[in-house]
Amino acid sequence: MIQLKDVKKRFGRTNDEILAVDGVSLTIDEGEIFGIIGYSGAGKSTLIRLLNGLETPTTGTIKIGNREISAFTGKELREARQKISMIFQHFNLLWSRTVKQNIAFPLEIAGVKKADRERKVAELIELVGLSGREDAYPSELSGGQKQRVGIARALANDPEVLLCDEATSALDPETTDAILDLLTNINERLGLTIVLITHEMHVIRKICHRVAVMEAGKVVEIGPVLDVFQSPQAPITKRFVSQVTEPAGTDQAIAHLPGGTLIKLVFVGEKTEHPVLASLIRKFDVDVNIVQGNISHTKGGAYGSLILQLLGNENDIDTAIAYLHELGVQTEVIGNE
Ligand SMILES: Nc1ncnc2c1ncn2[C@@H]1O[C@H](COP(=O)(O)OP(=O)(O)OP(=O)(O)O)[C@@H](O)[C@H]1O
Repeated sequence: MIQLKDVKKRFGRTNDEILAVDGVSLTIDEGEIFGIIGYSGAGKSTLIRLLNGLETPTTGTIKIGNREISAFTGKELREARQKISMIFQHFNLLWSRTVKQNIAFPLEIAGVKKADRERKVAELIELVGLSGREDAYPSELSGGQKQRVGIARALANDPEVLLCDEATSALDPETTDAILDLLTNINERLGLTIVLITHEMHVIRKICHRVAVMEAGKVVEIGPVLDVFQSPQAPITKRFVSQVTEPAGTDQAIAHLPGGTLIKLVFVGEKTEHPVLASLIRKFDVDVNIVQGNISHTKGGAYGSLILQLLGNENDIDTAIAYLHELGVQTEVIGNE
């Protein structure tokens, strides 16, 4: 378990201070994939660097397992850091070393014997799907393959925690998904705790159990991913959720609709399968136009949203909306003319 208590990190001098992390308290469970999302400058990188002891908090404490990493220095810190690995946006591979030699590097530093090193490297190459590329150099690999090397290297010392710093931000969408699948697979097979930072809600949706949203150094929202999708509270969280749930151009599409009442329905879990729309049309004297529909799958279940235009008299529309509430479908009126 990772526990942060009122962690603050201040940079700069008295007159020119930046509070990069401003009073963050949170707990990350063992075996969890925990995502931290925020725009540039929100404090994500600083927070992740605090987790692996690259920065020390100005105030507050950070515990990983029962070790208070924020109080460690020197040898104690170096040892603790062997159990906290990291992968990076730009991979940080050694260009003059082959795939095999890159993965072996942390084992060499830890003083592992050659025969054990070779066995471990072979196992890791298989785990990350790089069999056949052992002797290639990083310059001969695709972006996705480079990140697979990064992941194998990060796992070499059997870490307790894997930190991912925008690990898929330099990759195309298909490769991103393949790397996210690999991280999920590793989390499930090894029970490894994964903490990732990103500015992409797609990454959070696809693999995280829980998410914390950061803005100006603070965690403004935290919870299971499905809950956050279903009812985002902070304005910034709403913007992130709409990255996934509302295709580009939705606002313009809505703006150009003449008349009627616009409603947004949110379905969670099995209700996505419920034939709500059919019964709405059957039961009420309203015309229903589908403006936009979308289903997103999270680790906690499916989340669907549907924007509808209802045309008819006010009374019928109100009764139809009341019926949706009765069915337990989250319904919000987003426009009325
Ligand atoms: N070593 C440092 N010295 C001074 N200011 C810093 C330092 N590191 C970060 N900052 C400042 O702290 C704030 C948070 O930066 P941080 O890099 O943690 O944000 P971020 O959310 O990771 O953004 P990005 O994705 O752009 O890296 C920024 O205002 C940044 O300029």
